[in-house]
Amino acid sequence: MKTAIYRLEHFSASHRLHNPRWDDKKNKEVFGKCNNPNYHGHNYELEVCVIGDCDEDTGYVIDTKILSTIIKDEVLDKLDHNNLNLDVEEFKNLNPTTENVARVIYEILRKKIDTNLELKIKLYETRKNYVEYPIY
Ligand SMILES: Nc1nc2c(c(=O)[nH]1)N=C([C@H](O)[C@H](O)COP(=O)(O)OP(=O)(O)OP(=O)(O)O)CN2
Ligand SMILES: [Zn+2]
Repeated sequence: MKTAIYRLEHFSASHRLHNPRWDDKKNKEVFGKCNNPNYHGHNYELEVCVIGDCDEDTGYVIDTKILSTIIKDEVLDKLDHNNLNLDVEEFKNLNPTTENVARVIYEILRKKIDTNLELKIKLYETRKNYVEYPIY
């Protein structure tokens, strides 16, 4: 039987939703206040789920100390207290929607976590809006 272990983390970041292929009017129509040229911020809640077999010797799917270090070094140090559009390479040409931020986080972590382990991300942009990735 597989077991899921979860790590909750938090980061704050600013962003602006904008499509450079559209004019200002269309951007404003589609993204509304989220298109504010002066940006706005969110307190993101990140849930990282790792699924796998428990190791017979440790009883761990993954050591949460190791998992938390990976998340800090690879994700939080990159995103926390930054402007996603301006400061984060991955969003130079990618709209920083919750969907896209969740996918970027997944791709970063996927490279760092044993391929025998399944990885899932849940990202809350607000208390009311969140994304799960991937969904099979
Ligand atoms: N599918 C998506 N829709 C929206 C996203 C997104 O990432 N994916 N993002 C936004 C904006 O970032 C916006 O800032 C969301 O904030 P807000 O409207 O304040 O959030 P709430 O829904 O929690 O607040 P309400 O007061 O209930 O509107 C918009 N859409
Ligand atoms: Zn926003």
